[in-house]
Amino acid sequence: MTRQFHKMHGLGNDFVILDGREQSIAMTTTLAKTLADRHLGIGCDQLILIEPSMIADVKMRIWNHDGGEVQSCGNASRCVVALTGAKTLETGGGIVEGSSQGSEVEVSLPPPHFAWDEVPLTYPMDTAKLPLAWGPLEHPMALSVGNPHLIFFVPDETKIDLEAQGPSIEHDPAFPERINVNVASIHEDGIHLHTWERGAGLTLACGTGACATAVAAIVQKKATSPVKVHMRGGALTISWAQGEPIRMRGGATLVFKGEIELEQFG
Ligand SMILES: N[C@H](CCC[C@H](N)C(=O)O)C(=O)O
Repeated sequence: MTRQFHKMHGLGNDFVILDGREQSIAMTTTLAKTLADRHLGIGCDQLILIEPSMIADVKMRIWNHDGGEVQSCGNASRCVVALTGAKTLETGGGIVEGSSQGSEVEVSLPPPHFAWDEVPLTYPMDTAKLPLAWGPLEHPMALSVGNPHLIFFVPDETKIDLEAQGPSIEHDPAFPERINVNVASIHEDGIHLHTWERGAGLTLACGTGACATAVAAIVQKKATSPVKVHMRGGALTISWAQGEPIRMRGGATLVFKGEIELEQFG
């Protein structure tokens, strides 16, 4: 059966969005991975399935490029709000609130979690094992914004070869659910951030990575709220105070609509 999809992106972090509210779609790891494949499928960083929800306007489910289903996706949250007009999204990371603000979309993620078993961590990561090429390293900060993030503040993130170093950190045994790896530097105009995403690799932008890094910078008094987070695909404005939801504001772009026969993928 032919199903419509929307191809969208948030600052170049791109998504294929399917709507299973009228007619359910049985998404599988294999189907998600194939749809996300840039040769065999449509191609995206994350595959998004919208479903009915009993507790929010819609339910948003997220599969990474590698087919793994995960709890939260900041850039896709903005795209789903823009596409559906939903004001609340049920996600694995909690309820996300959102509204369109002119050409941008603002979403609020639930407050971050810092406890080691909420990130989750199995034990404090042995930074001695970390790649020394990164120069004098402060101890990285690990936190959850619905999904797990590790944040390194470095002198210059453009000098870090995340493609080479990201996978070993993503898969470090300290992180039983793996982790998203963020390297960031502090500047006059805000934070400059590169992210190696769990299950998707280097992306042009990472919404939850921007939120986690902004929270870490505010906690460590390296920045004050609101803070602009600059990534290769563009910038997000993040606002947060202790105990509060994390507000993120930025673009959400519809590139094209299409149709696809899901049965062809088995
Ligand atoms: N790779 C992330 C999911 C997508 C996050 C990112 N695309 C965003 O905008 O937040 C994870 O495995 O937790």
